[in-house]
Parts: sequence; C-alpha cells; structure tokens
Amino acid sequence: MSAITQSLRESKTARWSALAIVSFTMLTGYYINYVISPLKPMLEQYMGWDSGDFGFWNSAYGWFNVFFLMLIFGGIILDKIGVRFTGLGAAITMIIGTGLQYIAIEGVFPMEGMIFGVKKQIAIGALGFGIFGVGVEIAGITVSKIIVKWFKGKELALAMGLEMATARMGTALALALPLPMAKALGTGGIPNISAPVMLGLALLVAGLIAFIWYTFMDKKLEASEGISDEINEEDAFKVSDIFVIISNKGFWLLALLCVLFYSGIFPFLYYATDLMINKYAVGEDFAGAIPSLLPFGTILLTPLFGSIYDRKGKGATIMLIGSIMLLCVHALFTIPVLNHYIIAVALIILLGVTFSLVPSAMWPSVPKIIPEKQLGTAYALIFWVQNWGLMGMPLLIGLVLEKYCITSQEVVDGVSKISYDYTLPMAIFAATGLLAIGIALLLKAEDKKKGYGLELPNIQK
Ligand SMILES: N[C@@H](Cc1c[nH]cn1)C(=O)NCC(=O)O
Repeated sequence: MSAITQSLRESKTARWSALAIVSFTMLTGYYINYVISPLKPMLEQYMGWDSGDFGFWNSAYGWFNVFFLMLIFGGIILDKIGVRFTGLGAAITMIIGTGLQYIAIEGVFPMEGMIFGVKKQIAIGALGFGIFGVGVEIAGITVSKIIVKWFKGKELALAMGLEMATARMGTALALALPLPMAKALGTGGIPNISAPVMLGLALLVAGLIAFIWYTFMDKKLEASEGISDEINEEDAFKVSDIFVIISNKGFWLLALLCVLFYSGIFPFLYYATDLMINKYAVGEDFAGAIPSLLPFGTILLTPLFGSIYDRKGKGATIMLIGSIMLLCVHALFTIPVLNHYIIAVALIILLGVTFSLVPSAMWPSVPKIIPEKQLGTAYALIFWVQNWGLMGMPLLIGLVLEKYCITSQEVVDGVSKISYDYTLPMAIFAATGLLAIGIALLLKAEDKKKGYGLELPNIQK
C-alpha cells in the first residue's frame, strides 16, 4: 500500500512563496506595459511623435493577440502542455518584444523613413509592443492557472488579489519613474528617453529567472500530488472544449464585462499623465505621480476585497458596484470646470477603489463558471475579448485627440508643444462604465438563474 502523502499546496509557506515568485514575474511585465505612457509629452517634443503615433504604438499591444489569435493558442498550449513550458515561453516573448521597443526608442539604427506608411521608429516599436503583448497576456493566464492550482478551495481571491497588487506595483513604477528618470539621465538638456525602457528589459530578465525558479516548485507540487508530466487522457483538454466554453452564457457576460471595464482603465492609464498636464495644469515632473496613485491604491484594496469575497461571497455585487463607480469617476473627469488638481487626485483614488473591486471578484469567479481543465483556455478567451478593447481604445482616443481635441500647437526653441482638450476622450471612457453596468446586472441575474455561486464565499469549510 502506498503511503498517503500531503500535497505541497497544504504547506502555507510553499503556496505563498510560489505566489510571490510568479507575482514578481508579472510585476516586471506590468512595468513595461506602461513605461512609455508618462513619456508622451517628451516623445512629442523630442522625437516628433503625435497622438496618433502614440495611440498606434499602444494599440499594437493587442494586434497579435486579437488578429493572429496568439492568446487563444497560448491558452490551448497552457491547457495541453502545462504552466512551466507556457510561462517560460511567455517570459522570453516579453523580453524579445521589449528588446525591439528599446531598439526603436534608442534609435540603435537609423529610424528615418517609413514602413507601410508608418514612421519607421513607430512601426518597429509597435511591432515590439505587439510581441510583448503576446508574452504578458500569456504570462497573465499562466499565472492565473498557477494560482488556481495552488489555492483552489483556499484563499483563492486573496491570492489573486495579492498577485494583481504586486503586478500593479510595476504599473505604479512605470507611471511615476520614467519621466524624472529620463530627465535625470539626460545630457545637455536632452532627456534620455530610452533609459526607462532599458530598466524594464533588466527587470524582465529578472522576471524570467524568477519563473525558472518557480518551475522547480511546480515540479515538486506535482510530485507531491502524484501527478506525472503526462496529462491523463480523461483530464486532457480537447479543442472541442472551446465550443463548450463559448456556448456558456455566463462566460460571455464575464468576458463582455471584462472588455468594457478594462477598456475604461488600462487605455485610460496610457493617457492619464497627459490628461493631468493638459486639464489639471500639473507640471510635467509630477504629472505621472498622480495616476501612479491609482495602482498604489489597488495594492492594498485588491487583496482586501478578494479576502471579503473569499469569506463572505457577493462577487457579482462587487463587480456591479465597481462598474457604477467607473461611470461616476469618468463622468466627473469629463466636466471641464472641475479642473483643480486636488479633484484629479481624489478621482484617481476613487478609480483605484473601482480598479480593486472588479478585478478582485472577476478573476476568482471564472473557476466558478468553467471547470479547471478548461481554465487556461477560458482565461485566454476572456483576455482575447479584452484585447479588442485594449487594442481599439488607445487607437480611438489617439485619433479623437488628434482630430478633435487640439487646442494649441506651438514651437518654442525648436521643441513642439501641443495642448489638448480631454472632454471628449473622457466621455468615451465614461461610456465604457455605463455599458459595464448593464452587463454586470445581466451577470447577476444569470448567476441567480444558473446557480454559479458568484455570490457565495470561495473558502470551502
Ligand atoms: N490582460 C491581463 C494583463 C494585462 C495587464 N495590462 C494589460 N493587460 C489582465 O487584464 N489582467 C488582470 C489585471 O487586472 O491586471
């Protein structure tokens, strides 16, 4: 008779350590995600970019995920081959993509001229950001699956909240650091715009090393549960499972809520520093510090709300409240007379609460709707839907700014300065909140009908 061994997930030290390691890898990715956001005014002044170029570069994030279905392939690979192979591949992809972005911004080779009608620098950098987008998204679904693997039936929402909180430290760093860093490392009054990207490359390499470390823990976990590297026939993911997932109404409501909610947050962050400068007249050096309060707020609140969901339930209600708050905050950003920077600070803090509420309930709700063997693909499909918004929204806002919102354009000492009115872009962001409320209400009703248990606690007594 074989001895009954305890799963490694029963060890608190092991599962929280595993969480810390993979969360660090995500932090490094989230830094690169926003590293050029605070640099928008500098890129316009010193590299001749316009808002269209900036929107094009940021929209590239979703190109390969959306059109080449890279995220969905990533999810299938994740369910078929496992977290170790997929996570390593994702970490390496992030490094390759960021390498290309660095080459473009640093101008490692001459960047004059056009490629398919797009400035060469923008085309190469956007290609890099697109490749990075594949890596970071697949890393995201891999880490979600890793967390379910270690925390199912335990502190699942708290663990997911802590992972997001850690990752958002990367976002906060990316919003607050690049502008002063580029200025401090510049020479002769010319900022060093590529330095913050180089820092990100170094961080990504550290993230890859951390993930390699995690693969050893993952092997130990499987050994402790008597699982070999082979996925057994019965449990194996089948491509036909995709049809099972997409015929589930609850899945679609969650995916739609995801794309609407996140379209009001992540693309907003790309423009938030510029909004602070143009609407609230905040100086360039501090403009990134205000939006960086948003991820800082989520660092405490996402785990807190996650823990409430774990113990008390009310996941669907939490998502509804978050959606209502998203609408209110963006609507207040829209009002032209509310242009004191204190109001901007207060709204960003409120947006931080919103940005903690919805994710803390959304991601731990997926395993309540979809079985574990299909989870990688389900997360991938949700992120795929989300990527349409992450791709389309920056492009839309960039074009709207360029076409309808320029209020003045001047050249001082050979440096061009463009000013924008952000009323219309903020109204577009507010619309995402309004639509999200409708979907959150439908999800709540569907949960009642189908009994997914979104209002029930995650911890099984
Ligand atoms: N799509 C992922 C990862 C991501 C981060 N920034 C842009 N995409 C995601 O949404 N993860 C959940 C989260 O709340 O960060």
